[in-house]
Amino acid sequence: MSEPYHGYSFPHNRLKRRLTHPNKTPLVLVSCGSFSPPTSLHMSMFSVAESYAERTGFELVGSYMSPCSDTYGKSSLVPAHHRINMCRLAIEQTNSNAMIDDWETLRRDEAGRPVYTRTADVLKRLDEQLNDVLGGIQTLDGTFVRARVMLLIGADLALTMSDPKVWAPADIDVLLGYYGAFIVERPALCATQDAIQPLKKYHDNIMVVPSFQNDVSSTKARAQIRNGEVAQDLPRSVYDYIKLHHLYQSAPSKDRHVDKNGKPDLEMVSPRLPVASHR
Ligand SMILES: Nc1ncnc2c1ncn2[C@@H]1O[C@H](COP(=O)(O)OP(=O)(O)OP(=O)(O)O)[C@@H](O)[C@H]1O
Ligand SMILES: NC(=O)c1ccc[n+]([C@@H]2O[C@H](COP(=O)(O)O)[C@@H](O)[C@H]2O)c1
Repeated sequence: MSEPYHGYSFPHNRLKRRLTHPNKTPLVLVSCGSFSPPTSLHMSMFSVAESYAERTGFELVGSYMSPCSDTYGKSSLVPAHHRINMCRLAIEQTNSNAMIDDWETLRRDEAGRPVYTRTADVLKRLDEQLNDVLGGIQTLDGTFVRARVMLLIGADLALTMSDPKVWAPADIDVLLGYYGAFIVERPALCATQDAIQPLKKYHDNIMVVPSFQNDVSSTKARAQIRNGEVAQDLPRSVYDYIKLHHLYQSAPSKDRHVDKNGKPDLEMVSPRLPVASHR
């Protein structure tokens, strides 16, 4: 899983290589998503999770956005280079410390075709890069420890994790049993309890981050753009980029998702259709 790609290097420019507080566990948060487009809520998820994490014995040393490959099969995905450019603008506009890892979008099979990467493999590779290649994080006494890598997701995505058609149970063991997740509430899409109750065996590795009532989503932003409205929930520079490149002008066709093994699956229900009233 560590194939090199021309021009790619693992981003770590904003990784805090040394802890500033004694007795804290270094934490790296990884947000995997479509980011089509990135909204202001995608960005504020990092800050709400950080405030929460720092009250619970962690020190956030790095935040990553990992946009999924174009092969994920959601018809709402604009090409990865646009999604990456928009993530970059969103980071600049919101003064975020997040880094973009575009490895998922660059991976290719032997024939040079883009491939989908399951989220468990994204976390395993980030863990390897941070802790084995870079050597971890230095503590105040000068020793190096492994950073704790955890997933940052919304409750709506957590709700899909108990569906074995969408997530292989073995991957959930890796993601929630080994790594763990910060789950940000998303009351407009689902009740937090419905999302976490089926995952209760991973309780010790799940942090539920309270959020405020909001109906911010990429779906809503795309609909506003299509209707010629101003999408208030996007960073201004992202909105301007969308206008400049005439993105999201037409209605998406039916989604063609990948299954739990990363293979296109025409039969699979979109993970969040049952709970998303606004799409
Ligand atoms: N408003 C929000 N509150 C909490 N989590 C969110 C919010 N918006 C996005 N997320 C989370 O961010 C991650 C990436 O989401 P994604 O890029 O698919 O955005 P989305 O708004 O859910 O997209 P779409 O509307 O296109 O399905 C997911 O874990 C999702 O749950
Ligand atoms: N089996 C899996 O690894 C799996 C299943 C569903 C979604 N995901 C990931 O979750 C993220 C968000 O997906 P949605 O845009 O469908 O909410 C994406 O990065 C996607 O790759 C992974």
